[in-house]
Amino acid sequence: MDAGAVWGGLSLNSGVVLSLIAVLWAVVWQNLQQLQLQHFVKRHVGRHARRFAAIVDPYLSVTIGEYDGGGRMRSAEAYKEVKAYLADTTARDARHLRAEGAKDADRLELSMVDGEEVADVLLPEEGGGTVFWWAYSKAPQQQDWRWGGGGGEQENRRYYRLFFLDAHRDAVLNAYLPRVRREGRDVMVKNRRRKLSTNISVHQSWTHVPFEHPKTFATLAMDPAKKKEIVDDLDAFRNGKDYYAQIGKAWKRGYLLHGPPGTGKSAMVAAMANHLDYDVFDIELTSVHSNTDLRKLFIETTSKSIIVIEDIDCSLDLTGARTKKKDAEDDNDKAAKDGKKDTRSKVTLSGLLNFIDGLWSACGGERIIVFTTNHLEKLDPALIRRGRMDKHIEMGYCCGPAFEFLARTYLGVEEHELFATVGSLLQEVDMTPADVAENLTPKSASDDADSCLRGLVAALEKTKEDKANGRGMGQQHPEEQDRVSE
Ligand SMILES: Nc1ncnc2c1ncn2[C@@H]1O[C@H](COP(=O)(O)OP(=O)(O)OP(=O)(O)O)[C@@H](O)[C@H]1O
Ligand SMILES: [Mg+2]
Repeated sequence: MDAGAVWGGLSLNSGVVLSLIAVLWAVVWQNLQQLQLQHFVKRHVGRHARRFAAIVDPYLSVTIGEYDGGGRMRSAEAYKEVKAYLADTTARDARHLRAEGAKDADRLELSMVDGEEVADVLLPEEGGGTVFWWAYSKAPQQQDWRWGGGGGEQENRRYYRLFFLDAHRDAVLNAYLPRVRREGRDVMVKNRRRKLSTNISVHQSWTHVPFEHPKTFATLAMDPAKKKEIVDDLDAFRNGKDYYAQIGKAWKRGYLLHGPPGTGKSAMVAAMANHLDYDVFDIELTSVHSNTDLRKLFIETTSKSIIVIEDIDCSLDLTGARTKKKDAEDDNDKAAKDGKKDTRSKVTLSGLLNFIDGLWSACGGERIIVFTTNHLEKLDPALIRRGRMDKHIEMGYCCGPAFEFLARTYLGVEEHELFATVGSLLQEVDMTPADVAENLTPKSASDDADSCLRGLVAALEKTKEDKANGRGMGQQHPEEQDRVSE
């Protein structure tokens, strides 16, 4: 190999190496520059930009949106608290107001409409006197292109935004906003109109009306000792937040009310709600299409509420969920053959068990779940075992003390010569408190305690006679008669 070829090869190789070094250097230099530049921008330009922005607009802001987190599952407590806190100021200062019905039938609950603003001040102990303001707005939700969110339906997000000066940052974040929440909660408690919600809506969500049932424990006839036990149990539950946390149990309690029709199961639910001052969510299980929908409904329930499923044995094929599965499948096939859409609820026993004590059941806390049934024996033991349905309450036929209680409530009589007769008849025949109450209700202006009690004795004797003759129909709860005739 001649020297020229060697030198040629060398110079070619070193040329490649040199150009590689140059490229590498360029990349490193570029990155170094970028890093420094970013650093520089962060340290100097960013600060100046912020200062400039502060001169142009010296206000900082905190936004409190209507929904927690990213989803639309639960509305944020803070949002409701701010709304309640601002109600008075809004009524005084805002120009355009929105009004909703309030607890008191003659009053209205006021809030701002989109774009309105109201001013507020810090208390002296929070630094005092500075005026800053709250704005209410409704903004279309940002579309998140990263997650392919485009094309979806745009929904409006409502929020309150608080504007304040940087100098008050500490006071606002650490003293003012916590006070807003506290006072907001107090206003909410004061204005709370209890709700009776049900899931009749086609969208598998709740629709509600004001809860106005008059039944209380004071007007519920039952054995006084049993009544006291239930009231004490409810009070222990309501005050048991720390206890439930200590034993690591979700703050909820299940009650199973069982007994013949007309023995006061629904009345007991109303009395419980009135005693605890809770909302009622009445689930019509046959309208719930699937386990997922049941979970959605559950998540949308609020704390301090009683969730009721009435006549649980009729709502679902729970009892036979396992044994009658085959029959159900056959029915489905038949429906498919007939070209009919199967509209029955797809909620399963396991879905319901999950609803009661699955992971989701712990969200929110302070809930009572009540099942009512006329046929305890028909229910799957898994559904009603302690831990799920913690307290089983039997609602029975009317007994002597319950009758005397009803006589006091309905007729205002403490004692009467017929009390003993009624008492002994009630030991021989079964009559529901609903029927006793009906007999004790005056039907005309001429009816008094005497005539009502005589009517009751006559009704009891007729039931006794029917029983002796083997007819056994006796008095019947009118709703039950309807059910039978259906
Ligand atoms: N123990 C009771 N004390 C006072 N009133 C009662 C009692 N039990 C029933 N009633 C009255 O009787 C009527 C029917 O009672 P309720 O609807 O609570 O019965 P239920 O047990 O829920 O019946 P069902 O099983 O048919 O749903 C109501 O008007 C209720 O006020
Ligand atoms: Mg009922």
